[in-house]
Amino acid sequence: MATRVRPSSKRCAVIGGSGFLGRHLVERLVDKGYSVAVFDIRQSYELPGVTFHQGDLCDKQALLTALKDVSLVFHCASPAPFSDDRALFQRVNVEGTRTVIQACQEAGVQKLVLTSSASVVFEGTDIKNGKEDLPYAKKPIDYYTETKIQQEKLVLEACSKEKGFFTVAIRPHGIFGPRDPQLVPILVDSARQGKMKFIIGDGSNLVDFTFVENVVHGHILAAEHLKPDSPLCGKAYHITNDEPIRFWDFMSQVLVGLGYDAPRYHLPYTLVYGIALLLWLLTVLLRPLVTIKPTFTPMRVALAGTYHYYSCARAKQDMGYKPLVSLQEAITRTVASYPHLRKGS
Ligand SMILES: NC(=O)C1=CN([C@@H]2O[C@H](COP(=O)(O)OP(=O)(O)OC[C@H]3O[C@@H](n4cnc5c(N)ncnc54)[C@H](OP(=O)(O)O)[C@@H]3O)[C@@H](O)[C@H]2O)C=CC1
Ligand SMILES: CC(C)=CCC[C@@H](C)[C@H]1CC[C@H]2C3=C(CC[C@]12C)[C@@]1(C)CCC(=O)C[C@@H]1CC3
Repeated sequence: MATRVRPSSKRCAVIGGSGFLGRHLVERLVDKGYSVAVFDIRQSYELPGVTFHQGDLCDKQALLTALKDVSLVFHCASPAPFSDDRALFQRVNVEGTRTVIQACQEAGVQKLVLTSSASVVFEGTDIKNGKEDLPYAKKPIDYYTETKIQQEKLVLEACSKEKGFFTVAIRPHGIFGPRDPQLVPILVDSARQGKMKFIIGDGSNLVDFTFVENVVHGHILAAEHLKPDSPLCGKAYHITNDEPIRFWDFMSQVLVGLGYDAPRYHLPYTLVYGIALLLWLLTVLLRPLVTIKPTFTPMRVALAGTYHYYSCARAKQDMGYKPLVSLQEAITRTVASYPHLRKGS
């Protein structure tokens, strides 16, 4: 059943509100009548009903200014996953999140909704219909994911009825949609370089790609259902499109929609993974002399060649979640939003 939110609780903050997901979240919150304070290291737009606070989330004083009179905080800031900067991930995702929790508690914030990631349980091998009770990855696929695990643990452990501070973590997977700076641009860049001719493996591996508006819907539902004694307190929730799709069908639909050819030729998974591993070793050995950024990293090959889709049954049960936009509609809207990436443009 939908929960009515009292007007007094309609002031919130979005840490990372200038980013891809953050901005979609802010826009929806404003539509729903929230007044929003954005805290981000950069300001990328202006919007009525939104105040911007530019700063680093590791700076508690700067956070405290942004969190004044705020009862609900969404934390969706992170360095970009492919930046490969271990110290930066540790500083922002782990130490920074500790600071966010302290600042929330000092400012009297009641609810903290963290954007985690479904990848916190992924080790590079198949996950089919994974539930939230899967153990955290012992060998996470990269530093980014390693710090997302630590971040999620910190936020969920901070949930305290005694302190009146309630936390929940949303675990989306493969977010895509208009203005995404990663997925579609990387894909088109690879196609333009002639690298999208091959399918890694037999192409049957199912994966979740989740439309950004559905991810936003999951965050807002979580915030509105998070209260004392609700089952959400201190828990993690998968939010997906609930329509796993073959990884290579998704890639092909986006590519063909933008005027490029779909990948056609199959390469054995173990061969490509082996080559990616060798290339990675080479980049590590040559790092003192030269910086190489290969397209085929072991992590990307694993993401492209294995099953990784998750159940969102817990979110359906505890917060009435249901995707608002179907996968086909989402792909159509996403393709239409990138006219500048069409072939020949
Ligand atoms: N995109 C996806 O497919 C998935 C994303 N997620 C999670 O969702 C969240 C949002 O991701 P997405 O929107 O794609 O990422 P973006 O990079 O688009 O947004 C993150 C925002 O946080 C800002 N930021 C980074 N460091 C700091 C800092 N120290 N202080 C304040 N702000 C900072 C970024 O600024 P700048 O750009 O300058 O670094 C950016 O504006 C992240 O937590 C991510 O881990 C989880 C699963 C999948
Ligand atoms: C579901 C999920 C976690 C999606 C994340 C998206 C990215 C990991 C992908 C977006 C574009 C993809 C891509 C490749 C790997 C995975 C992505 C980076 C390749 C590098 C795989 C090997 C190729 O043939 C080229 C691909 C380019 C696009």
